[in-house]
Amino acid sequence: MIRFDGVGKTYADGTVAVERLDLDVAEHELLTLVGPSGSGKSTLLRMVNRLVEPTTGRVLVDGSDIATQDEVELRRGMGYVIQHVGLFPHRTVSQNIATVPRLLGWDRRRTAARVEELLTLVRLDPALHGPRYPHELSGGQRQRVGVARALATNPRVMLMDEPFGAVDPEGRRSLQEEFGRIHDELGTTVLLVTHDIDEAVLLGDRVAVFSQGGRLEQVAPPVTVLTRPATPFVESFIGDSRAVRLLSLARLEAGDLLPDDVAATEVSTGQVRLGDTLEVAFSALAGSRDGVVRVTDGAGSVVGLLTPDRLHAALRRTAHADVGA
Ligand SMILES: Nc1ncnc2c1ncn2[C@@H]1O[C@H](COP(=O)(O)OP(=O)(O)OP(=O)(O)O)[C@@H](O)[C@H]1O
Repeated sequence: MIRFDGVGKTYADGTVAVERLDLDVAEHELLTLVGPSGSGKSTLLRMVNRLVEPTTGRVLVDGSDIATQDEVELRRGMGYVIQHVGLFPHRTVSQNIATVPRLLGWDRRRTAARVEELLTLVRLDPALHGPRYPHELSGGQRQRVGVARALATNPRVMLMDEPFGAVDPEGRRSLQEEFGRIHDELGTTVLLVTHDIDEAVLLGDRVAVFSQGGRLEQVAPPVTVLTRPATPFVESFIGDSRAVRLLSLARLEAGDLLPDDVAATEVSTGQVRLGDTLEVAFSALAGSRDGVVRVTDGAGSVVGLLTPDRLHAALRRTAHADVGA
């Protein structure tokens, strides 16, 4: 869907923001771009909607070189979300979301229906939040409106630059999870810039790790990046808490559990289900009296027991899984 073909950017003052880069982003993929400040992530993103022009190479979208396309048309076909949303302060939430549909000449009914649909999608109440002005919303709600506005015309590509960066950590996590759900639902191709490795591994189908000078150090699925960092840079960027990060990614499977042959009725049941993250399993174990929890399936039937040993084994299974590159 998006191809960086030998793309590089050197600014007029000689700063090399992006080194020669070859990278393909598949249709429906959510690719996270992660790296320290100044590693060229925003520059790279902005080359896709031509806010920045590359000094070498080409960017292809859907097989066509975007340098030959009309900039305004190109941008209308792409959602763009930035850290401080950039909502129009004197327009209501609904009017903000309706901006591009109106520009495209949609009639009132179609636009209103779309606005309502999008507000519901990002879990805001159309009747309550639609008529409000941006300053009457929380930071997290404003980001949701930013996402809704970017999705308004159902773009095939979404460019997101630190979209959740200005939201407090708790609100951030729920926004991330909801955005993950929205992405699964819509299948939009997304490039998402972040400097937060946790966000990158939580959301990305693949994660691209950049170092200074826009050098691509590794691009791989999240678990691969965490378990097999390709370079010393990636290893140090991930830091010491890889196990914790894996906990939030890996999910409990039936094979991880012990058979439920414990007669005790004391064992806590129902807090953990197959398919939950190991993080959820860990919290339940930590809160259990005997260090054992009964795990249920979607229908509520008990499928086995989880102990600290079994949790550890599940973590190792994930770490050693052949996840490809
Ligand atoms: N217009 C510009 N002129 C000159 N240098 C620039 C310009 N824009 C960015 N740079 C430089 O290019 C490099 C990459 O910047 P960029 O904003 O792409 O990095 P980033 O990884 O997105 O950083 P951050 O996480 O801090 O936003 C930096 O050294 C930056 O100072």
